[in-house]
Amino acid sequence: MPVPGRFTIHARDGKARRATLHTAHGEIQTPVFMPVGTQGSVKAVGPDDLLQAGSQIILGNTYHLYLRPGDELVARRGGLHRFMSWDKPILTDSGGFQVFSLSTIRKISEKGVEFRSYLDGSKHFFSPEKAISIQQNLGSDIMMVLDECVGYGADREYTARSLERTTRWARRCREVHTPGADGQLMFGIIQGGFHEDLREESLGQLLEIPFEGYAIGGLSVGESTEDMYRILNHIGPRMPEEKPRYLMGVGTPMDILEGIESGVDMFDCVLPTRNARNGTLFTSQGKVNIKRAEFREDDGPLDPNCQCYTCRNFSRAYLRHLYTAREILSYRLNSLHNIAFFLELARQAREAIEGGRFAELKAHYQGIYGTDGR
Ligand SMILES: Cc1ccc(CCc2c3nc[nH]c3cc3c(=O)[nH]c(N)nc23)cc1
Ligand SMILES: [Zn+2]
Repeated sequence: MPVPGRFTIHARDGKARRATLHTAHGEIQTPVFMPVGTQGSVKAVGPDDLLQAGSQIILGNTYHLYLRPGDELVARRGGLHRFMSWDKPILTDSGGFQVFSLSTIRKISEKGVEFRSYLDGSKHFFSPEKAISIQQNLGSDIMMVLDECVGYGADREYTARSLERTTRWARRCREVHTPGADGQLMFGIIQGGFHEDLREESLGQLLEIPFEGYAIGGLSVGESTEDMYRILNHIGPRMPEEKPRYLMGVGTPMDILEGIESGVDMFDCVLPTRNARNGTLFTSQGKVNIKRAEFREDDGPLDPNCQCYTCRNFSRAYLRHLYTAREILSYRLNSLHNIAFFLELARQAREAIEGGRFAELKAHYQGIYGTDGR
């Protein structure tokens, strides 16, 4: 009987790890890419598409689902898994990041964060306890603590004070949910901005609280690749060796490979679905912008090395036509392919670590996508 939270490392290649994380809805082979399903759906693709593409886990959002349709409603409908017909693992974010990135009016205090709904401007309040209660209603397998993701360029003094509060909030989240209750896991989130010493301070404080995993927050907030990699390379290897490490909101294919090389196990990013909707497609030979005229009469598959539904059934000419005609099918086929690309990248990484060839895999993609893939 698998114990939710058990994390078994099978192989290492430098700092990269090949592991298995056990959850109440099944096991996750890491490194893993997690498609983002903010409002209870991964935009334009269904659960069957995701399964066929090899998705092991998807992400949901406390902020959005609390505001609409309501976490209590989802609970009454049997929880998020049943609501969206996804019976594999789900990770939910705590909503803190979304409040800061989506709500215009908000006030942060020791108690929590007050904000106005992006839907109708109504006033709401998230305490750490409330953020956990919502995630319990949703029934996610991995819950994130309520944290403050300080913006890029926040001054050192504010960043230092903010990480202290984020730790106090993390403690309050842990106090309202016994480890492993209902099979739900809880991850702490490291903040500290772009200061290595503050990052170590945040990590050190969080290590005093028993979490089943630890996330790196506060990155992918508009910083340079250099700044992201500097913090990633510093804190990744310092995180608990025996627990899963999740890098929030990252990133391009090269960012993900950089993260894996720094010892990170789990990744999420909106790039695959967001870029799909503007015609930017990731392939084994680099980025393809499907709206370009050169594809008008191109009968070839989008990516000859891709096994996804889109690449097995449609030509570039057809995908370009759908995009130009703004056909809804364009969003589905483009999103499905991009998700399949990121899932395949993670699968290749798992295989490469097992074979001690991760450095070669990273060099291969560097030759195609450059050093940071932007
Ligand atoms: C559905 C869903 C969407 C998005 C996310 C991750 C959202 C996200 C970040 N995205 C980019 N950078 C990010 C930083 C943080 C962060 O510091 N803390 C939290 N809680 N989330 C972050 C999780 C779940
Ligand atoms: Zn494809």
